[in-house]
Amino acid sequence: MKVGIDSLAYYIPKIHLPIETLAIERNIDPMKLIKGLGLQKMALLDIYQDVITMSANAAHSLLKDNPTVQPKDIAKIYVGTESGLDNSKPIASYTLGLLEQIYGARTFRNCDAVDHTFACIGAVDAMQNAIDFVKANPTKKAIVIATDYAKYDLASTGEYTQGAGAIAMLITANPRMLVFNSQTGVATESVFDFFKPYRSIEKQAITGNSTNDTWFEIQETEISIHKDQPVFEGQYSNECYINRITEAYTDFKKQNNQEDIIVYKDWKAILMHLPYCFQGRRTFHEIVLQENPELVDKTAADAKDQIKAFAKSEAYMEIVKNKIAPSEIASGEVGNIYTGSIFLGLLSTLSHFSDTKENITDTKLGFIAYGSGSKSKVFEAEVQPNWVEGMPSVSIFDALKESQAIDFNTYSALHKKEQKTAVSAPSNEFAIDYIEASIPHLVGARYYKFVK
Ligand SMILES: CC(C)(COP(=O)([O-])OP(=O)([O-])OC[C@H]1O[C@@H](n2cnc3c(N)ncnc32)[C@H](O)[C@@H]1OP(=O)([O-])[O-])[C@@H](O)C(=O)NCCC(=O)NCCSC(=O)C[C@@](C)(O)CC(=O)[O-]
Repeated sequence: MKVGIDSLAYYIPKIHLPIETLAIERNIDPMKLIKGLGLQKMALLDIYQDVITMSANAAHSLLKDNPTVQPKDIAKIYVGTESGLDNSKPIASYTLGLLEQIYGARTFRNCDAVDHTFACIGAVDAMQNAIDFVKANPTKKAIVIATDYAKYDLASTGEYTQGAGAIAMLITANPRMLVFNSQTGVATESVFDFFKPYRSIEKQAITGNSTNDTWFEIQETEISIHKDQPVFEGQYSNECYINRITEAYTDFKKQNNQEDIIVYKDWKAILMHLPYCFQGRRTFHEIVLQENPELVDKTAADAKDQIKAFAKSEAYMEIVKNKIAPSEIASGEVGNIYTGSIFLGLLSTLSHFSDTKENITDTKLGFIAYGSGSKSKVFEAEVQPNWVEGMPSVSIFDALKESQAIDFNTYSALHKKEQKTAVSAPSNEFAIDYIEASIPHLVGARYYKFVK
């Protein structure tokens, strides 16, 4: 049974902060961010937007591009996110409600809706669950949406890796774009490289240290951390990323009985989780060296320098240019969109090949996903003959050209939630209407409207 992505759509907010503006304000050499990390712009949410409007806008765009697909055909709406706005009501339920504003009340009555959360890899989990469902029910279709707002503390090392956006995918049998056939390689380890603990007073059970007599004591600890922004350790998160992706790649080879093959050589393009533009190229050399230990430059002083020398070599730059660079084009203009980053890379790669008119039918794409906390999944897809038909009607590259630059003061006000007026007016999209503050049984309920 061939199952996979039939169509792709996206929603990226229409305002951005140029990375040079941020660099100057923070006394960072702009070349470090531009040449060192590949950053150009950070897409930012305007005051009327959140992860729910982005999710609904991406799903709406997907359905508009596929007018033969009706709400009754959609059996599942699965959302991948790590920016949930409610601990009980999922973004998938909000999204379904917003779509019904367009398609009619209760038109998604029999559609299942749920969110999937595991840092940046939640949308991959959502997609794989949707694929398993369609494999068992080939006449049914699912919509998978990745929606996230990567917001870091001001002046932190994560600040220049912020971004926002959503990607929506239609999952069907006999899809026009990509078929996923191989077994998935997985690697998981429970670590604290990046996480978002809730702000609360927690009563903790503390175990005593008496050797003979195990006892517990309840202790109150105030955890006063802002929920939107993560607690993280940048260089340690990179270490976790490298460890997980190399382990998952090894597992992928084992699961597919390809231990004697250099698997990545068969991949036309490589889609990795890109928390910032150059993360893929700054880590994939570890997999290349794992496959080809003879490429290590033994003239360098120690093992670390030997790896670094290879990462700068012409041979490796050729791999980057051919297999990774197409996925970076959109990332540099948008920033981190957490669960959606790997799919933004996919969209960027396919848009690139659509522009160059290169025939990529029947080629394989390699996916290397990562989510902090931490898990990596490695899997492959085969490009289908009609893949261009499933592409968004408006190229993401054209849409990104229309994005409006904002200044540092506006960025600061948006970040601190002090901005009072919208930077750019909503147009043909869902926007926040209001959040209920007074009716006791509805306090916190979020209401949205479609603005023509
Ligand atoms: C990612 C880090 C750690 C980067 O940390 P950093 O300190 O900004 O950068 P760096 O020192 O690691 O690298 C800077 C690069 O710029 C170069 N450079 C320096 N100066 C110049 C210059 N003048 N001209 C040209 N180049 C220059 C420098 O040489 C170096 O290049 P390289 O070593 O590769 O050759 C930081 O931004 C951070 O803390 N980010 C947030 C966490 C993060 O993104 N971690 C990534 C892995 S974890 C992950 O992906 C999961 C995540 C975060 O998405 C969350 C989730 O799963 O939910």
